[in-house]
Amino acid sequence: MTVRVRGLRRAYADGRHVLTGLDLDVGAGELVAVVGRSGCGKTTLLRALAGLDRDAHADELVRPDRVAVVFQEPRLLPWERTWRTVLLADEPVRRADRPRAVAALARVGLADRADQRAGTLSGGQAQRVALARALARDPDLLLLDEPFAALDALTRREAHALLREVRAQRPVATVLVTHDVDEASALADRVLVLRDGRLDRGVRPGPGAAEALLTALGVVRPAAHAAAGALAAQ
Ligand SMILES: Nc1ncnc2c1ncn2[C@@H]1O[C@H](COP(=O)(O)OP(=O)(O)OP(=O)(O)O)[C@@H](O)[C@H]1O
Repeated sequence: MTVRVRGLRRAYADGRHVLTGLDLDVGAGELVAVVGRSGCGKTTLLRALAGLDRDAHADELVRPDRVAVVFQEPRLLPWERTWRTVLLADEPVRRADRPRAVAALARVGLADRADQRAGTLSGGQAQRVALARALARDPDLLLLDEPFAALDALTRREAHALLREVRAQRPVATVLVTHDVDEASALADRVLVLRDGRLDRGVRPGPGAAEALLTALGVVRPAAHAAAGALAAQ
């Protein structure tokens, strides 16, 4: 197991308990998607998994040292050459490391943009660079916080295909947080629902999974009832 979390809790200063004893396992090379309504604590969970939140507490939290995060916004430095933004985690960025950056850009199909200013990339390209930056760290755990939410529908589909390709080259344990049940069912090995501070239900991707997830999230649509059979214990 690459990630094993037991009893993860996080309360904010206003007394709001966002994570209330959450358990999560992610196997080597597995992609687990976490879906939930806006404000349910998805980003809070990812920040805790990334080790970015000192006020999150768990009875047990096992995860690898090399963790990379991709956020909803690409967070590039617009005035920098693209290859340099790929290496932002290494301070200082050294010209000798350029080949490593270009290799990471090649994995997302953007090697030819290495010397372009990051601020002149399209939204979809910028998000691919953000993925390249995460991959350049050769992570053992990849955390994706709604990385495709700001992309238009076509670019998002391309990004999904790219993520599949990248993971086929080297399957890295991945947690994808999203509010998009179709995206979750299309990409994940397992989809978990975050509700009331815990991951309480697992859904197997496949026909009817998206409808089953909507039902689990309390979004009732007439067709959803037929899909209830796709629900399974985590
Ligand atoms: N620093 C903070 N201080 C106080 N409350 C916070 C803080 N960060 C988040 N929250 C609250 O915790 C809850 C969970 O926030 P979080 O960003 O984790 O949700 P989310 O599921 O990622 O939401 P969305 O899908 O809208 O991005 C929200 O009610 C939010 O207002």
